[in-house]
Amino acid sequence: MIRLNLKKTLQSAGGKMVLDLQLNIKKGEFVTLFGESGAGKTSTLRMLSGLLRPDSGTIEVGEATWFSSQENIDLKPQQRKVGYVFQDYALFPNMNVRQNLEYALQKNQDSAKIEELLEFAELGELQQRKPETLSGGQKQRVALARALVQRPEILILDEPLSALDLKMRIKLQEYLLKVHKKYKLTTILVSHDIAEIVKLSDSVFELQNGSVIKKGAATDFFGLNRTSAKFRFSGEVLKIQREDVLYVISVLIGNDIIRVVSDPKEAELLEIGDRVFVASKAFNPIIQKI
Ligand SMILES: Nc1ncnc2c1ncn2[C@@H]1O[C@H](COP(=O)(O)OP(=O)(O)OP(=O)(O)O)[C@@H](O)[C@H]1O
Repeated sequence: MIRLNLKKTLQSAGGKMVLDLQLNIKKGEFVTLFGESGAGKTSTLRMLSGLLRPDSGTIEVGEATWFSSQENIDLKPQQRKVGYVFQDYALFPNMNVRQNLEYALQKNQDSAKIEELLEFAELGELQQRKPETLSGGQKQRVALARALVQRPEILILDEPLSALDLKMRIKLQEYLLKVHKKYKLTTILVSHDIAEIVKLSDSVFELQNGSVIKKGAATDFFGLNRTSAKFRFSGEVLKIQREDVLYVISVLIGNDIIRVVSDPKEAELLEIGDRVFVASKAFNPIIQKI
């Protein structure tokens, strides 16, 4: 079990925000931190990995204490078994793929791990290339492989796929699941993409203003158990138009905009930017290759 019990005063745009967090994550789980911008997701992960010092509290990982303000324990980032993958890859631009991985090795450490990771991440043929010559998806595979060099127990993925197009996202989602299982990791993801969260995570924690306001299994969390729809997509509300007694809601799903008729009761709950499900159970969906 990973137990976080942390307090940290942060400086948000609107003034001070106190992050006050109790979070228990089971070993081996794939969990997602979800919540609006500025809720404290990245700060939580930076505290877990030792990049940001909490004001007070404890971080316990299994039997070990990584941080305790009372006992004056504060392990350095390199002493914590955490691999960190950032949204913007954070690769060293002057090093090639292999050197980016080798940089993560500690002195006198066996380099066999590098070969294994190059192969697993299908980077063998790219190993002499500099990051600037790689696609976003390739860069993110390098960043992931680099995060695994130190054989972490915990893998932190801070919006790792949000800069990629949909096709690459889907491919790398599969890859993230493979990594999580193969290396028996506890994985903590930050994502805003509901489809991605449901596909990857066992459980979800929602943060708001520095606290956990909701937690649950991924499928229960978004109310997927509430309806037994025949098909269902998640998307974002782009436009809400009133037409006579009904409303027409434009929803962005992937790269497509669809228009859905809604009754006023439902429409009045919606705002532009809301995440919604579009579902149907009244007729059979048709599938057609495009
Ligand atoms: N080192 C720091 N010291 C003080 N305040 C900070 C520090 N780092 C971040 N903050 C502030 O804390 C708040 C929470 O930031 P954080 O990056 O944790 O949010 P988030 O939930 O990850 O948001 P996003 O989804 O936009 O990445 C922000 O208002 C930010 O400006």
